[in-house]
Amino acid sequence: MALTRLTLRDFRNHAATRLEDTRGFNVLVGENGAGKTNVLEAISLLAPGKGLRRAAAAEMAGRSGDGSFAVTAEMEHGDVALATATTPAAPNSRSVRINGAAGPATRLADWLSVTWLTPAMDRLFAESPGDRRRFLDRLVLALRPDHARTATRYETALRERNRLLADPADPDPAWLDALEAQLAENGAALADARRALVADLAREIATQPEAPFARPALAYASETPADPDALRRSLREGRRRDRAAGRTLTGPHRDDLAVTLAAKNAPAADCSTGEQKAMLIAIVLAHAALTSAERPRLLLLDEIAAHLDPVRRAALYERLAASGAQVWMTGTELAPFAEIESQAAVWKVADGIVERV
Ligand SMILES: Nc1ncnc2c1ncn2[C@@H]1O[C@H](COP(=O)(O)OP(=O)(O)OP(=O)(O)O)[C@@H](O)[C@H]1O
Repeated sequence: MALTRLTLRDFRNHAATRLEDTRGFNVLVGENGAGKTNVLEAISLLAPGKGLRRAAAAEMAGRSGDGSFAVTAEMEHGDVALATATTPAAPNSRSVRINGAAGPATRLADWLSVTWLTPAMDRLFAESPGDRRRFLDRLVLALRPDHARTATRYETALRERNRLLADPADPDPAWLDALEAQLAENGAALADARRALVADLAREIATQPEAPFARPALAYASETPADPDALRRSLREGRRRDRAAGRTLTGPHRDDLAVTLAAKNAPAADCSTGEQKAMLIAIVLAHAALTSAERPRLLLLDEIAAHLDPVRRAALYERLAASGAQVWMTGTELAPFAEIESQAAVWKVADGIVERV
């Protein structure tokens, strides 16, 4: 399955962009600020969640348009059309239509799987655990659409518990009990889904060749009890401590994705930029292998060739070709894509206009 046509209307600097025959490799080439990443961002909106830049809808609407935008994707096999749009009346909302019918964004994951790597993620291993949790949740979400609901319920209960704990008045114990029951049920499920994904990814990565890519060793670093009853007990016992801290100190919102470079036994954060990028690529490729081939698997790789030497770049293209994923890559020059140019659709992007080369 593949996405075969993409249209953007009034999306950032793309007034009316249409890309046809997009199966396989797609390479977007253009100067800085031309609108290449904007195309990837538009595609990322076809995944549940906030998209590649986590931007508000109003920010993405083209400045020369009427404040609304639309992104439509067509897939082979019938007339599946996904559109996401925002209107001036509701500037920060997105509406999603699948086959013409309005539906929740979480249903998008039933139709296609979209993952991405951007230059902003080059520091993922070195930066805050929150970014890594978000990355992990996004990968879980692409495989298990119900993960979004679990995460939302958990976050809502967590915010409310933190609010109660920060209140100078003594919190109502029955209300705390109810919130902790919610936190325990959804928190254990959240941690469990992440743990299971990390184990699946690690198994998949072990089947990938070691060279020339850095093979990452993954672990879910967690003190969250796997059993909901144990998590609930731990929350209840931690009330006094959490009240003093002003926030909840137990649960999957404190967990982390621990990554090391297997060959050197070095924490990923201490590795070179190229090595870190290679590890991220290994994770994303493993994820694509876990995703059902019945749905289009889209990999958005923004400026991916930038930090890779020619040997790694060639290996990357080989693995991408073998992955069966539909790949979108960007660059300011065509030269780094020479090895795959013959199999790729090359798109020239200039000032929000996209043309097939
Ligand atoms: N809401 C908007 N309306 C119109 N134009 C916008 C909007 N948001 C961003 N832009 C424009 O989009 C352009 C940036 O596009 P994009 O980030 O896709 O560039 P790029 O081709 O990926 O460049 P680089 O190679 O530097 O990463 C800028 O010119 C910016 O002014």
